[in-house]
Amino acid sequence: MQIDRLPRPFLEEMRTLLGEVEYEAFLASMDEVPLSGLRVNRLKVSTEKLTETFGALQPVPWTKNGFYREPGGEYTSHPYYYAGLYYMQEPSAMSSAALLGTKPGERILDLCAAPGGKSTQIADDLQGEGFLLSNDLSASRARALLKNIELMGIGNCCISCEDSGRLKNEYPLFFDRILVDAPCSGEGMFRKHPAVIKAWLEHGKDFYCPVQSKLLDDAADMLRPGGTLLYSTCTYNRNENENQIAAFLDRHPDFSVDPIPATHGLTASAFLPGTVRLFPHKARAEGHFVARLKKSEEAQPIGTANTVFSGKKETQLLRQLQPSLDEFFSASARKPDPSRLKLQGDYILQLPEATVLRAPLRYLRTGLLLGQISHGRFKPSQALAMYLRAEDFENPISYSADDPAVRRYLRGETLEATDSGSGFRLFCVDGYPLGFVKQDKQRYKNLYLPGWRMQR
Ligand SMILES: C[S@@+](CC[C@H](N)C(=O)[O-])C[C@H]1O[C@@H](n2cnc3c(N)ncnc32)[C@H](O)[C@@H]1O
Repeated sequence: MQIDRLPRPFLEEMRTLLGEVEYEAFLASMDEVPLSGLRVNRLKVSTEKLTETFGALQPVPWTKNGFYREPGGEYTSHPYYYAGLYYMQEPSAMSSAALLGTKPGERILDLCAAPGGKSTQIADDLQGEGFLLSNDLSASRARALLKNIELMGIGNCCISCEDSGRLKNEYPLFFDRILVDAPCSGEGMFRKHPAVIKAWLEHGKDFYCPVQSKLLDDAADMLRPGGTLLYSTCTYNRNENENQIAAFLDRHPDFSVDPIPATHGLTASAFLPGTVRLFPHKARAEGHFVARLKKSEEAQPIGTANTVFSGKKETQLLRQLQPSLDEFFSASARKPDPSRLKLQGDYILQLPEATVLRAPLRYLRTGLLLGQISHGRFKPSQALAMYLRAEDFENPISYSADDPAVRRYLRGETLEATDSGSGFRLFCVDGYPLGFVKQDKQRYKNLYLPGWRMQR
């Protein structure tokens, strides 16, 4: 990028932050090509399998399953992208969820989750067990988050569109781990997305400080005693990073820094021991800050509100619908759990195992959308196709990635059947589901979600 596009006050701040020698190295790094990455979705595929396809990509050092993209690679037009086998993610952004330390079965809140880079990474670590609540205040951004959650085949996530204050009232002391990937001034993204500079000039670098403090305070109330709170930004200035965390620790004496080792390309912060930064002149990364905090075990529980489950009428309706569900899933190895079904109009969802829903909150999605009941028959959703594995469903159809039938399917075309199956079938690329078809003698009727179609 052109250095003269960078605001003078920003450059002065960086000079103070880094000292003269490092500042020169930082300036030089701003002229280098920004980095892009992809993260393998281990809910669907192994890292080894994917590297067979794309060659030996360079691993991102601070996460298990992230890689740098090679320039010119056709990653977003490859059918595997449509199968949700990987997520395109900026390499430094992979550090936050990697350092959160999620374990299968835990309850996790991703408070500022859209468009879902870290939520999909957390879900990968949960391995289908436990409960992930992915929240974002912006409804339009939350819709992009929903698509990514569905594409990655995640079944144990609820998505809410809420202010953290309202969430806090409903989920006191509830979560094992909370990620606050805060809205910030974005200085660390200047090299990759120069458009961010305009917003920085308009708002000033401290614009997001009050909302960051509030998000942290509300997250503190939702974390169980002994739980982990991880705060990250993609900016350099201290007010949004170390100073923000130091002020939080002053307000919350029951929290302490859980030190992050300064290894694998992470740099120890010079201003708050135990927190780390990523710099483009020291690692193959854009700018990033991460602080991990631990809540003391002694914090006092403050009671929990009631959980909302299906009402009487809904339970009755679900019972009536059960035979059509049973018919659809008769040959499936992944049958829905009747005790976790939820009706929303004509739509049937399966709640995550450990779900707790609170009536006053706005949820965009509560678990896995199985499908829709239409004229008394069950019609499977795109999300269900992405969640299933080929072996979970009867008689899948599979083509290799370079067969033109795959791209025709992704464009929404009806295909000629090549065998004599019937009814709903999973259409796969190399054994990875892309969506459903409904076979009618010689034709595969295409049920791929129109909004997800590959452009011609
Ligand atoms: C840095 S981005 C999050 C990126 C996301 N974690 C990911 O990995 O894809 C910050 C997000 O915070 C959201 N946000 C802003 N103010 C918020 C608030 N008060 N509560 C919750 N989310 C908020 C923005 O809509 C934005 O999507």
